[in-house]
Amino acid sequence: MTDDLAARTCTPCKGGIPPLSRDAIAPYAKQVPQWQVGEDATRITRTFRFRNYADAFAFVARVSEIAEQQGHHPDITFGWGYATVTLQTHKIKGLHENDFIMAARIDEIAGDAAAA
Ligand SMILES: C[C@H](O)[C@H](O)[C@H]1CNC2=NC(N)=NC(=O)C2=N1
Repeated sequence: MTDDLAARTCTPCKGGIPPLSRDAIAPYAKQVPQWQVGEDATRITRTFRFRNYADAFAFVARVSEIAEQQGHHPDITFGWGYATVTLQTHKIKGLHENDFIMAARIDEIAGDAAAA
């Protein structure tokens, strides 16, 4: 089941399992359509736009809180007016359901941030 990802909770990922295949990724990716699946299907990325640096920073802080709650941590690059969030499960060097749960949760708090 890939429904209602934002209501789900990340499960601990200990590694030792294969990353999601391209076929397995498809139904998850459909639910977070503003995220781009990387060419090698090992990560998803979305850029959010903001009015200024402070708003971008505040967004990064909120994402960090969710990451700590969920125990799953995105890589984030931010600057004036933007934050680019990349999700990958480092332990398996690829995508796990946790990455899509985080993406859906981040989308929920994005507010009026626009996709790039
Ligand atoms: C013990 C703890 O669950 C892990 O070390 C977590 C923490 N956050 C993580 N975040 C991401 N993105 N990938 C991981 O493999 C990962 N591992």
